[in-house]
Amino acid sequence: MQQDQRKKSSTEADFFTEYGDASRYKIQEVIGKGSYGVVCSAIDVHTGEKVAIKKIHDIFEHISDAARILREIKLLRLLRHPDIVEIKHIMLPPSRRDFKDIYVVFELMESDLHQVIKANDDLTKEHYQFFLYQLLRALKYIHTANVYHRDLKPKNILANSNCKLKICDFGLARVAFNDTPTTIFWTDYVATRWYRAPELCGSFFSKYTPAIDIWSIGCIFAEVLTGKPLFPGKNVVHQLDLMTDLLGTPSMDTISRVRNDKARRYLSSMRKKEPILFSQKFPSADPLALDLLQKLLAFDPKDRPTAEEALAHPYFKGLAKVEREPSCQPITKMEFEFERRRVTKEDIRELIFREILEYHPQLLKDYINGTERTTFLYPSAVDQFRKQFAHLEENGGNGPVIPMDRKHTSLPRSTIVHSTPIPAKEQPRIGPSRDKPSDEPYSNPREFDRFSGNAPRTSQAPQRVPTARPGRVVGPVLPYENGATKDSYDARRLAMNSGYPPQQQIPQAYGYYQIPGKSACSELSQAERYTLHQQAYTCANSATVTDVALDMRAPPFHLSGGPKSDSSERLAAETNLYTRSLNGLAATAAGVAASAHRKVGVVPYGMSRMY
Ligand SMILES: Nc1ncnc2c1ncn2[C@@H]1O[C@H](COP(=O)(O)OP(=O)(O)OP(=O)(O)O)[C@@H](O)[C@H]1O
Repeated sequence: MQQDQRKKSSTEADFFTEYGDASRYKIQEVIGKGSYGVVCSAIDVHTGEKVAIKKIHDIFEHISDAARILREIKLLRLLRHPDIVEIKHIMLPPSRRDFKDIYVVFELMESDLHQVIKANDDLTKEHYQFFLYQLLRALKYIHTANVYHRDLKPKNILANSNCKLKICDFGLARVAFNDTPTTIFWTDYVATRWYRAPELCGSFFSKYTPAIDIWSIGCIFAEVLTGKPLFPGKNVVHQLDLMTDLLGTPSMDTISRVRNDKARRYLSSMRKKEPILFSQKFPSADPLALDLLQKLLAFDPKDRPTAEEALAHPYFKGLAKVEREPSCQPITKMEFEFERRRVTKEDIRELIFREILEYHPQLLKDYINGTERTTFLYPSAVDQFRKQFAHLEENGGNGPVIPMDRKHTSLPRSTIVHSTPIPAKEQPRIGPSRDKPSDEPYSNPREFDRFSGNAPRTSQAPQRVPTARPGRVVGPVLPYENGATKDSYDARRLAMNSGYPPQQQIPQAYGYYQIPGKSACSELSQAERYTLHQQAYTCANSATVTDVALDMRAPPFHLSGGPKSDSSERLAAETNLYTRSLNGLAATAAGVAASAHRKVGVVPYGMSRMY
């Protein structure tokens, strides 16, 4: 009896510890809005780390949204890599049975690649190389897990001013399994057109292959090189026109493999176009970069390299190291079993709840043992969060936050068309496509073009309002509790958020690099910056000096509190050396981008304690 009592109180203690959640995060300011919700920066008072908390509201309003959210949180739990954004925590909802919103805690990033590209016109060859390296390294990891992102674009790549990139937004991603048919009907596939591979232009029948992501990376890399989108098609016909303007008309052999009749006919009837030399299109780019770019942008998916092959390209000589480019264990079928059957809202709710419990180990144990309380209404941290977010949404910016429209898609059906032998490189997938359309910077991607004989199964989705307001600079970010929580990026943040327009904010020659004997924000000569870069680059490539270099250079790279392997940490640390080596070169402009990226005003100091 006494023992029972003890057991009960210890369970209760554990249980209420879970609600330490509420006071653990001090919310600071709204930093972004998407169609799924609002993102705020916050401080994790346990660790002192800055985090981004995304409120995803009304997740069960439409079952395809709920499935998308489940897919994303699952994938981000399973794909742990320094070049992929990390979920640190998910708040426990107040009730297992009727929760509607979830709060996901991410590592905080300063900006995204879209903003970085817009704000920087002086990126160097080292930046180009390092950006592409990180993207391919992430892709190698993702693809070896048998996951295809399917919506890679600059906005889905978060960036820090130290040049660190991290892929995010796995809402359209798919896991492929070897036992499944190769060809699927991409009815709901609506990834951003500009980055969409030619085999998906106009055709909803396509093999599900990693080459689709490789194409997107090629487009993104070209955009990094020139500052402009490579193929900004207004519709899929225009998209194909732009592609063929650069790459020339594909060979008859390639055209014959295009599945969509009308697209095939369009391509074969197109006037013959000669390819433009990449050295002409990108005159100042490194020839090796262009050689790789041309391969990434092969019209025929079978001619594109895998991420692993691309990493072995001579362009990365001196930077690439197989030990730093890990693969991932393929994701088990069990994890995505829900994609292969009809599920109800309640099924998805239970699966999301189960996923949330991964961040609450004691409750997960109880859940697995069947000892958790199913009907209990938790004293929830979420309630507090809801009020704080609501307050910020109303008062944090210029007027109330109007959530962007979600573009719901219909529920998936079994739309597998047929099965053919599967080449090793082209992993298939099973099951229906159940995507929610993704956005595109300036136009509605949800098109059923004149190639497609398919009527849309859903109504035309409302157009998403672009979120970014270039050049907008927000007020100063106030430190949490008189600086009690030391932000390792303080100096930068002050400079970035000085309240002046971006051009006046920090002259380009300022870097954030901390060098002995100089202030963090010291003005560096071109030569000094180059030297710094060279030093750190050497460090990054020399296993023997890694620790010394790390000791010398603050701030450290923050890794997950979650279950990351040693090798993953080492990988991050090594990468960090290199990213910091580029820091002084790009930080200013990336900082401007970060400021521009923050849309609304600042939360008054101590705000989070108002509730
Ligand atoms: N970890 C993070 N750190 C900093 N900013 C972030 C982070 N995650 C998201 N953001 C920013 O918040 C905004 C909205 O986030 P996100 O795009 O993930 O929301 P969403 O609702 O999924 O959007 P979408 O409508 O594009 O699907 C974006 O501008 C993004 O850059």
